[in-house]
Amino acid sequence: MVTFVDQVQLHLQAGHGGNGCVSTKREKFKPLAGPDGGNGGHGGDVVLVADTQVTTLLDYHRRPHRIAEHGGFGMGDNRSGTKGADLELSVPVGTVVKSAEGETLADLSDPGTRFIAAAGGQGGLGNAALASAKRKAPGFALLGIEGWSGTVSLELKTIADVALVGFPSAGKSSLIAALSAAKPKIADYPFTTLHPNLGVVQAGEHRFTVADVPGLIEGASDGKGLGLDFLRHVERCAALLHVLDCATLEPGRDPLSDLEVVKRELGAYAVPEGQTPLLERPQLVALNKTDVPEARELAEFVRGDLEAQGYRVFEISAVAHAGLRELSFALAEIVEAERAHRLESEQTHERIVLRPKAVDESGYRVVTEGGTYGTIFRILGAKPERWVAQTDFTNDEAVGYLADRLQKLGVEDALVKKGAVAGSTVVIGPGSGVVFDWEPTVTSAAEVQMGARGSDLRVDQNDRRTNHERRSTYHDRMDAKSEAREELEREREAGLWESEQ
Ligand SMILES: Nc1nc2c(ncn2[C@@H]2O[C@H](COP(=O)(O)OP(=O)(O)OP(=O)(O)O)[C@@H](O)[C@H]2O)c(=O)[nH]1
Ligand SMILES: [Mg+2]
Repeated sequence: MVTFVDQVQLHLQAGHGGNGCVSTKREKFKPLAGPDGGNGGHGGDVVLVADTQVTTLLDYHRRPHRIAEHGGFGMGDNRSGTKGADLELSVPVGTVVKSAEGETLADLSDPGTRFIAAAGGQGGLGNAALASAKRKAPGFALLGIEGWSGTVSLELKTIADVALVGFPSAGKSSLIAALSAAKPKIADYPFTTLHPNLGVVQAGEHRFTVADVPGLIEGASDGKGLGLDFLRHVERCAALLHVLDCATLEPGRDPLSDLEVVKRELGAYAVPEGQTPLLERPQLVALNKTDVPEARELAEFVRGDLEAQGYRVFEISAVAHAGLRELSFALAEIVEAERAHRLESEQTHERIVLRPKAVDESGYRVVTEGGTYGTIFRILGAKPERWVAQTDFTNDEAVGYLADRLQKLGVEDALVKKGAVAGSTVVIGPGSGVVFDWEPTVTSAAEVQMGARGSDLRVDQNDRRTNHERRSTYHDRMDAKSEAREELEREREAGLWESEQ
């Protein structure tokens, strides 16, 4: 049986950002005329677009792996890399996007809505862009960032253009079987249909989908019978076809009162905000079982009343396949009108672009972890992690630039506060990340010397020399030299060395 909810896992890879370029401009009499390495291009996004022309997720069942284009590398002579093209994937209107963990990321219920499911990686800056007054000719460039890759799931709740509604045993399943290739279970007892069935109907040039849903009884909008389930499925169909049983022998039932009951239930059902109430959607009436003589009479009898209520009425027999052609063309007509209407509102409405939840760019935190070889200080945050990804660790200048950036962000002070000392193991990013032996720069060295609050370096001996220590021994040595020089001066002045001159 075709189930109503269609689901597929999509494996996405957004484009990687291109690397920035290191290049030096060369002119005839000026061999080193400044940096001119261009920036890398950004990687392309994978974008899901809600498209009224698409009705199933079948395409993604067949090809679940999708990759957007990578950004081009920067080049010399200030040439930027090309931006990777976005990959647009059309999905049916009503598709719900969920993360691998099952969290809802986006509900593409409005035609034309775009959702960036996988964001492309940022291109790296070239050395021209990294030049500054202080750093006139950078010998490094930033690497491009990898594009997002991962799995999202798509769920489609509505695929049907038309929902068949009516009492149990009115012949809805029989009708969908007669109109399409669907093979639902058909039987002579109420609630034969427990799950909706879908059928594709071809009427001349037109093609549309019909959903056969469980029968509806009085009180369905309160949850009686299979009520709410049923109504939830109707919720996403554009048009309704009332299937009325003209051959029922149950006391107190006839096509007109059946329709009243069904309409009451439809009217009592609250659709989600922004959606058309069920009874305001286009509706047709089919009077079924007209192969039974009494039913045919009854149908002719109530027809006028229904038309007076404004319905287009079709007398049909699902079993005898009578009146079906006319009915299917009439359905095609309202489906087409509905699609055209949606397309129009799609064009007049501003495109909504949904973005993945913004990561907190500003923040970072330092956490400590106990390891076999002592405490590990882990720096987590979007910015520092991206900076690490941009760094070419084979290039000392690039590593120095990273250190500068981290320091400006205040990472050093945060490390000191957490109790890091020179030589502590510092990891940036989750997992094995990038590991450093921390060497504090001079600004925070005074604090490092004193140690973090609550610790005493005289007790917690750390035999690694800090930069500051190195520096102070250096200064000591320099001081010793200058002292010696001064002494020499003094001695000279005292005339001790005069004999040599
Ligand atoms: N004579 C006659 N019987 C029909 C016709 N359409 C359906 N039936 C019979 O009516 C009974 C119920 O048909 P279904 O198609 O299962 O009805 P349903 O509306 O899907 O019922 P639920 O799934 O319970 O809501 C079956 O025994 C069918 O054979 C018809 O056009 N003529
Ligand atoms: Mg049925």
